[in-house]
Amino acid sequence: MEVTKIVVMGRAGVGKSALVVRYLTKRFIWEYDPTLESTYKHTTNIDEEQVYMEILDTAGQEENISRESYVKWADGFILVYSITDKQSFDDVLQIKQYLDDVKRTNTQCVLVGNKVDLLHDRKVSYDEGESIAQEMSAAFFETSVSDGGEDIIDVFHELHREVKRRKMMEIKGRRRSSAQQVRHVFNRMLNKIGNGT
Ligand SMILES: Nc1nc2c(ncn2[C@@H]2O[C@H](COP(=O)(O)OP(=O)(O)OP(=O)(O)O)[C@@H](O)[C@H]2O)c(=O)[nH]1
Repeated sequence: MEVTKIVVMGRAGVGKSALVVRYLTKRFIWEYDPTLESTYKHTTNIDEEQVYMEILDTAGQEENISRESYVKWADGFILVYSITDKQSFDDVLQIKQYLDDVKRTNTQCVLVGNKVDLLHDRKVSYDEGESIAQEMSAAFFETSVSDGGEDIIDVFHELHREVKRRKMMEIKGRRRSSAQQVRHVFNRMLNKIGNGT
C-alpha cells in the first residue's frame, strides 16, 4: 500500500485543525484546542489505489523543538494561510524557506488560502496566492472549511499525487545513476584490458 506522510502548517488560527477534521470526518468543528498537536491515520482510495495517510496537524502557536524532526519525517506539506490575515500569508513564505533548508530540496507543498466565506474581509487576493504557489511549484486552492466542498478532499489527494510523482522520479534517478556506475566500471575494465595492464 502507498504511504504518504503529510504535515499541515501555518499561523495560529488559520484553520489547520478545522481543515484536517473536515477532510477526515466531512464535518466542520467550530472550536478546536489550539495547543493540540495530533497525528491522524487514515486509509483512503486515490486514483483506484489504496493509500495510507499519516497527517500531522501542528499547533501554529508553539515554538517547537520537534519541528525539525517532523519536517524530516514528512513526504509533503499543506501550507495554510487565511485570506483575511496578511501576516499568515507572509508566514507561509517563511515556512516554505525553512522547509527547503531542512530538507535541502524544493519541498513538495500544496498551498491553501482558507476562509473564503469571509470575502468582505479579504486581505490577500487570489492572484497573490496563485503567484506564490507558482514560485513554490505547489498546487493552489482557496477553501472555506466552514462551508466545505469537494476541494478540501482535493487538497489532500493532490498532495499525495505530487508526492508519489516525486518518489517515482527519485527511484528512476537512482536507477539511472547505478546503471551509469556499472557502465563506468565496465569501461575501466575494458580500457585496462585494451592497454594490456
Ligand atoms: N469563517 C471561517 N472560519 C473558519 C474557517 N476555518 C476555520 N475557521 C475558524 O477559525 C478558528 C481557528 O480554526 P482552527 O482550526 O483551530 O485553526 P488552527 O490553524 O488549527 O489554529 P492553531 O491550532 O491555533 O494553530 C476557529 O474558530 C474556526 O472555527 C473557515 O473556512 N471560515
